[in-house]
Amino acid sequence: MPMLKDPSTKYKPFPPINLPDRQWPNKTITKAPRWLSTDLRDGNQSLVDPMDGDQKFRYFQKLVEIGYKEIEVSFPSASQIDFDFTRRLIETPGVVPDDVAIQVLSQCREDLIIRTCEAVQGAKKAIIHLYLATSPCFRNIVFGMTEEQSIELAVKSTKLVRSLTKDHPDRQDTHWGYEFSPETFSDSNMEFVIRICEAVKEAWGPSEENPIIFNLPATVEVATPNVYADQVEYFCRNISERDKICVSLHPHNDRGCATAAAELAQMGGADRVEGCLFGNGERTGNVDLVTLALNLYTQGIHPKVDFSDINSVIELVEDCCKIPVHPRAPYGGQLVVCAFSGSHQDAIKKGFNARKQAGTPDDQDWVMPYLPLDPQDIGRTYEAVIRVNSQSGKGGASWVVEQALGLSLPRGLQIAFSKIVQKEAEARGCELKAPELKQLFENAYHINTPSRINLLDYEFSTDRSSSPVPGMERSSINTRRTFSGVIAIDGREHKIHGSGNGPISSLAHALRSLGIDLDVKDYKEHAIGKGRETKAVSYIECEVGGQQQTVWGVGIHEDTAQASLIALLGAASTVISSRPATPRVAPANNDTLAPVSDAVKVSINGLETAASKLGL
Ligand SMILES: CC(=O)SCCNC(=O)CCNC(=O)[C@H](O)C(C)(C)COP(=O)(O)OP(=O)(O)OC[C@H]1O[C@@H](n2cnc3c(N)ncnc32)[C@H](O)[C@@H]1OP(=O)(O)O
Ligand SMILES: CC(C)C(=O)C(=O)O
Repeated sequence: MPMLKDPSTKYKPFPPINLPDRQWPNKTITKAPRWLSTDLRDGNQSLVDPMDGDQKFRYFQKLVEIGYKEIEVSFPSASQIDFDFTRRLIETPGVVPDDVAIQVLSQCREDLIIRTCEAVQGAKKAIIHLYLATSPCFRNIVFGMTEEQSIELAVKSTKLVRSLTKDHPDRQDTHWGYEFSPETFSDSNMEFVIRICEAVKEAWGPSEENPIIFNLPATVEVATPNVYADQVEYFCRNISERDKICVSLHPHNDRGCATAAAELAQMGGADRVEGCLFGNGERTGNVDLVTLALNLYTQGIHPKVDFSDINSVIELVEDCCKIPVHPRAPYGGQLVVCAFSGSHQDAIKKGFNARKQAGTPDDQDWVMPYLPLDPQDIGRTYEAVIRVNSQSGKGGASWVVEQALGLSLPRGLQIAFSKIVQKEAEARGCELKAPELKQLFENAYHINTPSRINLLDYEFSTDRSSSPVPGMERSSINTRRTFSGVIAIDGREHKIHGSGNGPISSLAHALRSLGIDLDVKDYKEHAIGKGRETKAVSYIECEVGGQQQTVWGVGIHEDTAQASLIALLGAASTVISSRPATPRVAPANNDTLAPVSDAVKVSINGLETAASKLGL
């Protein structure tokens, strides 16, 4: 049947509770709640293939490592595997730390309760957890019980637990806790929930030192999260002896609001939250403990659980549950610390640069466009933050080059390189990974890859008396330099000479004799590395004589001057590669090289201006 034209005939809106003086909207969360991980129970019971004992064991160890102090480990009466696993935890020395309580779940059925209490015998700290549904839907359909019958069963079952645990003469070495869940709390009448919990409380006899846990599950999420917060606040305000009670939350995610529900309900007065890593659990899952914890963290509140190595947590959860963590899961998803789109990348890159320039230490003042959490804090690397595809701009590709090669590309080169990247990304129709981008850059600018033009040998001579080259004005720093050297083009050697104000201009002049006419428009350099490993990188933008086209050259060398010569030859290499035919160059050892193309008159004014400023 298709969707109804009028769904109100079939579905009724959830009636909100009457709480006009609700307090929670004015509250904020200022501390971490008590956490309970129910991965090994609610999470496990919802898997296609439940975990085996070894998987549960590894999972348990990880939960302890993360810092969970209350862990629901099983439904021991459900299967031998669960029973045996619970025994294994208790009987293997050192596995359950003294400050960790293991919790086990049972229905309100005598035989199951007996088996459940047996399963945790000898534990240092154990919590027995019983549930009984309170909503009219469940009471009528599933149990066929009146409210009074339900209270009677809950009380009888609680007394049985009591006799098998804290009142049992042979079981005094265990610190016993008790949790009762009015299942489907979110869909129950609040007055009835209070009545059944009062009766259970009396049967258990809690103290301020050892409070009873009333877990208020949104077994099925049926309303907006503010309604759940109202229900929880109502419960907290109306249950007696509040200081002998720990109010726990157990939100499911049927409407996709479990995180909001857990947060608002904490504002409503709850003390404890039950959930699973990455929101595993029945149907749409339990509330995601990772999200809740890191939401606190990004508000400056330590969650008392540690996700410094989130990748290892993801690996374990995926391995044991056989369910992948969604790539867009908050904090944990592979794509949530990545930006593909140009404007995001640009903003993030500027954000990181601003941090670097301000010298902000890693543990201070995170103010970053698009990234609510420093990926480093959860063991992610910055390299993974910016990824490049056809939606990316210059910022993304240049960020990757900076991370890979330590090169801080000038804006013009960023633009030039991004065109190369865009073309490649469109042609390939997929993401270009960092190593591919690095290779693309190295190929385009002849770094660590063979160049068609190589400098084999050279020297400079200085002539203070001579007049400047035509078109250049003489000035105090316009001392004329002459480049004499040997370059190889496609393996063939050529002796060339040229004069100019500095090394770059004299080499540019010399290249003219090979028909390569470059006019330097922009020049930048910076150091890469530190100490003995320091190198210089030069970036040169050249206009190709007489044409509108510009090319960039990049040179890296220990010696600054040589880096700039390599950069210029890199640009020259690009020029000859872009020509339709190999240039006609004179044979080796020929000092008087004939021009090899019709291209262009030499113009080195721009070169002289840019380079002479740097004394080159
Ligand atoms: C919201 C939750 O996640 S609650 C936890 C749910 N987890 C699980 O159920 C996983 C483990 N469960 C199991 O392995 C089995 O269901 C067992 C061992 C507990 C019980 O198995 P069975 O005896 O075969 O019963 P079955 O699985 O059909 O459960 C339904 C019965 O339990 C009763 N029941 C359900 N919940 C409860 C409860 N909280 N207290 C008492 N009885 C209950 C039902 O009314 C029904 O009884 P009926 O057979 O008289 O009609
Ligand atoms: C047993 C209870 C707490 C439960 O899992 C639920 O209501 O979802």
